[in-house]
Amino acid sequence: MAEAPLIEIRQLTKRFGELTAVDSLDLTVRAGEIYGLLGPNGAGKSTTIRSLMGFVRPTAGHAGLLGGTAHDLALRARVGYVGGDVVLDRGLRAGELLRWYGDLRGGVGRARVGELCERLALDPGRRIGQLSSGNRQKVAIVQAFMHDPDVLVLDEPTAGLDPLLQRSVLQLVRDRRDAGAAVLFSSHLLPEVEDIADRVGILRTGRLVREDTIANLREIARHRLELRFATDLPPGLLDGVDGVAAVEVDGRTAQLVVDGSVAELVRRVAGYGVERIISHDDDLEDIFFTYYQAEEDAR
Ligand SMILES: Nc1ncnc2c1ncn2[C@@H]1O[C@H](COP(=O)(O)OP(=O)(O)OP(=O)(O)O)[C@@H](O)[C@H]1O
Repeated sequence: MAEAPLIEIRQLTKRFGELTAVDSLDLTVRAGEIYGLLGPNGAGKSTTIRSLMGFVRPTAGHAGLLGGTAHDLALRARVGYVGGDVVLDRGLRAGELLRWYGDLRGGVGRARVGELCERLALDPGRRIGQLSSGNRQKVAIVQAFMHDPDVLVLDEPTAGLDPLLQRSVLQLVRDRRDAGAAVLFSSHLLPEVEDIADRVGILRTGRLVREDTIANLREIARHRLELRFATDLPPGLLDGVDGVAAVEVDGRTAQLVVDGSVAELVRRVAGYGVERIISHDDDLEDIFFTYYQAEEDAR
């Protein structure tokens, strides 16, 4: 029997005047799961996350966590959040601010904060106002992870971080997931989501247009073949070939999308002097772009 999800969004709708930013969205994240939320600019990712955190009041539906909502302070204390809107007091030293956050959370050990600062190469002695944006982002990350939260809500947490730090943050996220936390993670960086997420959802104009495990998405990746022939192909040679979903012929070159066995294809082209076969399987990036592109086309 599956446990109740730690993040549960049901029929969430958020309208800003005429604009529907989130449209009847259903989304759940279980304990020990990282859910990657993807989508083009303006798709509704931040609005979804801000609704979950209680910063935005839903027009309809429910955005809940840990069996309640973020308005319940006892539950909120078990949540870690990184968003683009974290406001940090510029006059404080990073370490002072982090101690203050730790106290708010009922006391977080200095050793834990020190360990996180070390993992992210953050100097707690520096004043917030003197920190680069990447270093301020590190402060936001330390405060989100310091109390070992059961739920992590991360809105583009690696924005502005170099690749080495990005890797450190992803490892922190994995560590929490492995300890049983539910993680909702939005990002523009497809390889990072592919690397870290157990499941992904692609939002477009406030709706979930695709949701699946990374493993399944890889499975449906299309197989592409390019065949180059010695001479121009006779018209119609590659029409209606079993196992071939799409064909484009340009002179001596044929581009094919294969969705089954290539046996008939091989029989058809035998005797036509195939000089080269180039095989390329779509990766997740290609799949995501299919969905992103549809959004662009709709504009
Ligand atoms: N407070 C607000 N008032 C009016 N419109 C808003 C408000 N917040 C968001 N929107 C609109 O809602 C839509 C969704 O925005 P949202 O920030 O959730 O998208 P996003 O997927 O996070 O985009 P990005 O990747 O660019 O951060 C956009 O059209 C945005 O302009």
